[in-house]
Amino acid sequence: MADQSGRKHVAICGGGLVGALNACFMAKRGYFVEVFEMRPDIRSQEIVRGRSINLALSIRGREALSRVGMEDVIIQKGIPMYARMIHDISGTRRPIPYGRDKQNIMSVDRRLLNEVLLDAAEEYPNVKTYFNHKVQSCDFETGEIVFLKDDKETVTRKVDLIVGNDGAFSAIRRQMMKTVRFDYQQTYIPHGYMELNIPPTQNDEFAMEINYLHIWPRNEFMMIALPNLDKSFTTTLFMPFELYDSLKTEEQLMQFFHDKFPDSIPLLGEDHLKKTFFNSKALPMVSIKCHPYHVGSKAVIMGDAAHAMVPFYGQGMNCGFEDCIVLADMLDQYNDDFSKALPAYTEHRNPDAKAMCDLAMYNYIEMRASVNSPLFLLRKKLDNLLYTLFPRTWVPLYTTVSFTRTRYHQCIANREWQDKVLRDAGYSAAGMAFIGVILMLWARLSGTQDSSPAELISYLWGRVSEAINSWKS
Ligand SMILES: Cc1cc2nc3c(=O)[nH]c(=O)nc-3n(C[C@H](O)[C@H](O)[C@H](O)COP(=O)(O)OP(=O)(O)OC[C@H]3O[C@@H](n4cnc5c(N)ncnc54)[C@H](O)[C@@H]3O)c2cc1C
Ligand SMILES: COc1ccc2c(c1)CN(c1nc(C(=O)N(C)c3cc(Cl)c(F)cc3C(=O)O)c(Cl)s1)C2
Repeated sequence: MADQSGRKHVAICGGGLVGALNACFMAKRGYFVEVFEMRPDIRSQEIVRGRSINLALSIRGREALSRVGMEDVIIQKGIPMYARMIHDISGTRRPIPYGRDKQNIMSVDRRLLNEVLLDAAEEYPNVKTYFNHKVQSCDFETGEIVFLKDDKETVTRKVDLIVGNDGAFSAIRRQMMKTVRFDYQQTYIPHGYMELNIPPTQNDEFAMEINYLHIWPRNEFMMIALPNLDKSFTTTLFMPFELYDSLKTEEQLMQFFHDKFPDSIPLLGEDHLKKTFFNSKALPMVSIKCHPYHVGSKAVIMGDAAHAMVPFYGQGMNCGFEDCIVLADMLDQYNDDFSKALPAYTEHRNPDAKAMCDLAMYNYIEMRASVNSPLFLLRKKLDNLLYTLFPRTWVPLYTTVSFTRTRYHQCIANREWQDKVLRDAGYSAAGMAFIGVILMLWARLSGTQDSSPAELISYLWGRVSEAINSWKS
């Protein structure tokens, strides 16, 4: 509960990316913040070379980092990606820029990001962090939480606000499900992901073009690679679990990569590919949507705990970071009155987070179905042409999602408007074509086919006027 000085006491459950950033947001408000993380302190863990995992940080996440003065320090530790580099099956590479004037997304190391944010949180005198503390139970009436330590001892706290930043399998969300009328939906997709690594070359250079998000799109499966500061690329393979299972021998694996990702073999290295593939398990990807995000004035969930999404937009962390901005804005608006700010947070954020989960799932389906199809590429080209012609009116979907802070549900509304315009344009183009065909046929029949279009139209207008006058008389 509020301590002697009347400061609000907040427990942040989960010291991952969102929990660590949220601790900075809450500390800046003057709360007494305690962060409880079930795992050991990652800063004391040994760094295993070639095992780095990276993430795409875009404007939404950067704005949240900026609000707590952490954007610059993180950006310095990242690599800008100005374009996608599409690797086709023949090994040909084709860049597709993210936008004009050097628009980019940042490749940042997940562990480094988490460590820097934990360090930043601990800089605040009103923040304390605890590791090896796992949420065991909590009571949303009293604000009581029980943590189990790795020595099997329990620690209890009674706080003003319980914040669930404990990820996709959140214990705080689980307790919410038992407490209030809680809508919950989770979907596992049939694809799994496996992380591989493209090391630097023999003379310690990047093995591929540096400032690109490398993609090997193969419809049913794909690979994606983001650069690291150590000149390696963290490469993620996305495939159906049954396809992983079907590759039982090294020969089968190598044949598959020869057929589908031939140019990646010398980059990954045959031994690394075999060793990693047969010593790792493909991991599942889940999409979770739920409502509400709060209970009374005592608890709120954010980040993957509230809206885990498939990674096919690179927005999960960016969305969770943006959650911190939205909650802070609500606390500002309601002068830190949790009984008002929390319901307002759910009302504002829930439609946007659900929209982002849907967009990511939609992109997963689209990437599988059509990334190489002419229609898909035509739409991309049309989008970019119209964006060039009408930059304030026609903003492509991925641009609104990854390069603006347009509310996610509004991104979908914009896209639906664009689809309607193109559909209507398609119809009217078809209509115009139909009229043109009729005109040409009429011209041929009336012997005027060798006149100019202008003469043809004035001739036909004359016939139409006669027809209207005779109809009137
Ligand atoms: C393959 C892949 C690629 C991705 N790429 C991107 C990308 O490019 N860009 C992007 O924005 N997002 C990306 N994401 C999504 C991103 O990783 C997540 O959205 C982000 O990590 C969510 O952060 P979080 O803090 O909410 O949850 P987590 O990062 O899962 O952190 C939750 C923390 O809570 C702790 N915890 C769990 N249970 C308890 C408990 N009971 N008690 C105490 N602590 C607990 C965990 O140990 C963990 O430290 C990707 C995800 C995947 C799977
Ligand atoms: C670490 O693991 C991962 C896994 C997946 C992603 C990322 C990191 C980062 N991701 C980004 N996606 C976009 C995007 O808007 N779209 C539509 C794309 C979606 C897909 Cl699936 C793709 F392959 C390219 C683009 C693209 O446009 O480049 C960004 Cl912008 S960044 C996806």
